[in-house]
Amino acid sequence: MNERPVPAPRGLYLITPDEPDTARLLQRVRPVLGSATWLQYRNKTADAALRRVQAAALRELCADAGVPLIVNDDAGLAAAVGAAGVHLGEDDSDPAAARALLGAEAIVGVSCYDDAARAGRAAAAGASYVAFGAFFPTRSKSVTRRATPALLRDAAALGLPRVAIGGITPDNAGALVAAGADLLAVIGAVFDASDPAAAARALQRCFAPR
Ligand SMILES: Cc1ncc(COP(=O)(O)OP(=O)(O)O)c(N)n1
Ligand SMILES: Cc1ncsc1CCOP(=O)(O)O
Ligand SMILES: [Mg+2]
Repeated sequence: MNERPVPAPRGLYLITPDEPDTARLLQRVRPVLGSATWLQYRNKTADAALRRVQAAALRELCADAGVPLIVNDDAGLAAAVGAAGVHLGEDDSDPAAARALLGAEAIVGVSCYDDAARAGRAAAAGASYVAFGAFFPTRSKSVTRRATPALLRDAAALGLPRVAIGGITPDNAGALVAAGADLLAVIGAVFDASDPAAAARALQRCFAPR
């Protein structure tokens, strides 16, 4: 048998900003998608109907670009648009239920904040990756918990990809990659940048080939 291991994902995990205009959302995502390893659709201000329209439009864009699409919060929406997976936090549904709905191949990511024990439980429940944060001050979400690079280092023992999130920029990302982050989840440093495509490239470059 000639089984090759599937390479672990590594690089920029881009997350969409709260953009109410779907055409504008696609216009903003298109120029940066080529530098993304994964894209997460996150819109905390849209209603269910708009989220359905936007997720479906992004699914098509991502399929053309060969970039896996992950839907924030809502496994049902991920299933409905044929996304690659879902990201779940403490206020969202259970990772095991999402796994049952989306299937064994789906990406089911779990927010672990600053909590190593929560990451262990997520791994046991079948998570595909664990996410820690916020590492730095962020304007994209009101956060109360601050993660440290040591969490990333210690989570290596779980054997799952480790995602870092929260205020990450090309200037502060190096320490997180050095501590073992496989993916850098970013909103503002790309979508609020004066040159989003250059910012996305700079973040992707933080991952020198191993
Ligand atoms: C990759 C990644 N990590 C963390 C989060 C945050 O999830 P959650 O705590 O559920 O908060 P909201 O994003 O739903 O506001 C994320 N979305 N993605
Ligand atoms: C969704 C989320 N969860 C923790 S921080 C954060 C926001 C990340 O956005 P930014 O990259 O702009 O700090
Ligand atoms: Mg959530």
